[in-house]
Amino acid sequence: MTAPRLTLPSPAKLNLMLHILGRREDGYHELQTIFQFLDYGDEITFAVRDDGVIRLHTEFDGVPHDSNLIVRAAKKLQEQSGCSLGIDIWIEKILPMGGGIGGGSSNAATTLLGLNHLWQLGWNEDRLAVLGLTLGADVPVFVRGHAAFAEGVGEKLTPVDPEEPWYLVLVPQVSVSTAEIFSDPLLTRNSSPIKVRPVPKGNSRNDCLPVVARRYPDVRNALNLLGNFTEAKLTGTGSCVFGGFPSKAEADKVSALLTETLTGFVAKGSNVSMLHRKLQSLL
Ligand SMILES: C[C@](O)(CO)[C@H](O)COP(=O)(O)OP(=O)(O)OC[C@H]1O[C@@H](n2ccc(N)nc2=O)[C@H](O)[C@@H]1O
Ligand SMILES: Nc1ncnc2c1ncn2[C@@H]1O[C@H](COP(=O)(O)OP(=O)(O)OP(=O)(O)O)[C@@H](O)[C@H]1O
Repeated sequence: MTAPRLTLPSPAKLNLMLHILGRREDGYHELQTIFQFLDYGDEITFAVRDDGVIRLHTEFDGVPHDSNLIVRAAKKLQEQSGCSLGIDIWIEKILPMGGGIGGGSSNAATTLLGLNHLWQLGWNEDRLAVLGLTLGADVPVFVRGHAAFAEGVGEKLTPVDPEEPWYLVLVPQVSVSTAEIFSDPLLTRNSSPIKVRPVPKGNSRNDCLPVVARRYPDVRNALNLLGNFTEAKLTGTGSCVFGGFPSKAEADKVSALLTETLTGFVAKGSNVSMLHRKLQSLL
């Protein structure tokens, strides 16, 4: 008998602002950022196995099976929970890698939440978020599933409810390494902490932008192009660039001007991740 399958979304995130406050002794940076989700992402399919084997059946260019965040998340959860079950996994990958829209972190979180459900572990979100943080700074927000003001290295989360516009996200054909940007000597790391909540308007800058734009002409071009139509912003350490529009039609109109050399997609901003909406519907 074939095991039942469960398919779950793995949405992208945007950083609506990103300020770097300083660098810790371990090299990680203290940030303040606002995360919002997009109704756009990968789809991961899971089927339980009873022999304990964890297997991702979809191949990734340049990412060996055991280094994939999906496999690493599944193995950590299996080890820490002592679960004897295994899992077959397939992914429909549409999120660009190294795009600053959190694809890998989101995949890890979808795996943690999906396996918690399928293996019937009964872990709460706090425990899953702690495990998630060991996989990446962005994993906890995807585990929680609510738009958030984040501090620390991105793990101290306060839920927020910014506007939910339609976004046009431009995807320059370059993959930016987060570690490379955070180790650039020209990165400014001295933004003053914002102490007022909600974050006052006028704080939407991304401190990574000058360094990323300097290193990557394709990102610079994307910012210039989108800047003709709306405020153009960088998400995370790039490479993706985004801008908000009041309606899908307006975002589509600008998207229609894109050429083969610079692609993009239109998606709705969402304060509740589509993963959590789907999981809620299963209960
Ligand atoms: C820039 C953001 O995308 C904003 O959402 C995230 O903070 C990055 O999160 P992430 O991709 O999950 O990052 P990780 O995989 O934990 O770290 C990748 C590398 O980025 C650097 N890094 C990351 C996060 C952080 N707060 N400070 C850092 O200095 C570290 O060199 C680390 O080795
Ligand atoms: N399941 C996965 N999906 C994407 N990348 C993965 C995955 N597993 C491992 N990786 C590795 O992680 C790197 C970063 O991928 P990711 O797509 O999360 O970048 P990103 O969008 O810039 O993330 P962030 O915004 O969190 O910095 C990839 O270049 C790849 O080597």
